[in-house]
Order: sequence, then structure tokens, then C-alpha cells
Amino acid sequence: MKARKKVITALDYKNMDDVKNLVELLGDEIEYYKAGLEIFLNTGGEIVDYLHSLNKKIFLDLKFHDINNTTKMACEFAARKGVFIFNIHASCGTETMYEISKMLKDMNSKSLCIAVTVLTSMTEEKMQEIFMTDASLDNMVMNMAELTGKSGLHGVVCSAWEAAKVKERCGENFVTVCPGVRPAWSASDDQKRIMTPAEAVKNGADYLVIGRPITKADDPKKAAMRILEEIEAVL
Ligand SMILES: O=c1ccn([C@@H]2O[C@H](COP(=O)(O)O)[C@@H](O)[C@H]2O)c(=O)[nH]1
Repeated sequence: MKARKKVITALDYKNMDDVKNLVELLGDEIEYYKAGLEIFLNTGGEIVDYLHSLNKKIFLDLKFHDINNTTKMACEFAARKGVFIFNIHASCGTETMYEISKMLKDMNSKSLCIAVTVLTSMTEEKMQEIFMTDASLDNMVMNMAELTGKSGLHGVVCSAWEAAKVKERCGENFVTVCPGVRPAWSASDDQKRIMTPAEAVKNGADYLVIGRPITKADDPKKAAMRILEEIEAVL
């Protein structure tokens, strides 16, 4: 099933028992998992070694955002752990992104470092308020994506609404990782820029990050299978 190569299930839990129950239940159907701040901090990072012991691929979503040296050292940690993807915020700036890209090459790292553009929980209005700008959300995402690409990083986190245009601007190989994916049958929760799994794939999303529609479902395996089937139908 090609759809398995598109879905990253977000393990937003506080303890390893919940993680293990879900990962065992989903079995071979899910290859990619996202470990974010909640599970990483609550388990002292144990999640990474656990998932690697099962040969699962990890998106380490810790969204590093700090001064140049501190961000680089955090990225060095993620690369040494050998995660498939990790991320920083694009607003760290081009100098930091360029230096991370150089460091990863010097380390012969295979990890992909991507940059968060505008969070999928953000509306245009809220973004303009925070950044004191009249720029459209779309332009903000495109600018951040272009700066990320020019700095030598591998791709971005953006909503599926922006994915096709990001690819147009930054090239087909520039990776688009898209949270804010919601099947028609699930709640949107705190996500604002949402698309269904099928729409997201059709609009250029390389990877779909999906958490609560699976983890909070009455039957998580059935939910995951419905999502995989929806994607498979458009591949
Ligand atoms: O812009 C972003 C960046 C990261 N996320 C993360 O993705 C998952 C989405 O989970 P859902 O339960 O499917 O909403 C979550 O872990 C976020 O931290 C994001 O949503 N948006």
C-alpha cells in the first residue's frame, strides 16, 4: 500500500504505555510516527529509542527556535539520533538554516531538516496581528519556504492548502510535511487550515501528519485504515 508512505501518526500522549498500546494496535499498517513535545518531555526522550527498536521512522517535531548556536546544537542531537525528519522554525533565519544545512552535510547525516512556516492552527488574521503585517498568510508561507530552500534545508511544515504552491516555488523534491489533516468524519479541534487526506495528497502534501483523528477514535485501527484507503484511492 503506497498510502503507508504518506501518513505520519502523531503520538501526542504523556506516557509510553499509551504509545505502546497504539503502536502495537496499528502494527505494520503505520511506518511513520511523530514524536512531539508532549511525549518527548514526559518520557525523557525514551520514545525515540523505542520507535527505532521497532524500525519505525520518526518525525521528531520539537520545533527548535533559539539563537544560532543553541538551535544548531539541538539539530546536532536530532541528527545523531538518526531520526528521519526533525524541524526548526523558519523564523530562526537564513544564517542559522544555512549553518544547519552545512553541519548536516559535514556529519553525513541522512536526517531531513525542515522548517515550520506558519502553524496550521493559525488564521491569516491572527498571523497579521502577531507579526504586525498586512502580508497574506500565503505570501508569508511562500517567503519562509523560499528562504528555507535557499538556505539548503530539505523542506517545510505547512498546511496542505499551501503545499502545491510551495512545490511550484521550491521544486518538486522540496519536502512538504502537512499537519491539519482532517477526514470529513472527524472534528477539526484546534486546527484552522485543514484539508481531508485525499485533498491534501492531491494538493502536493508529501507527508500527512495525523494525530487525534486516529488516536482519539473509538477504534484507532479502523480510523487509520479508513484514512489509508482514502489516500490510496487518489494515488
Ligand atoms: O503547524 C503545525 C505544526 C505541527 N503540528 C503538529 O501536528 C500534530 C497534529 O495533530 P492533530 O491531532 O492531527 O491535530 C500535532 O502533534 C501538532 O503538534 C501541527 O498541528 N501544526
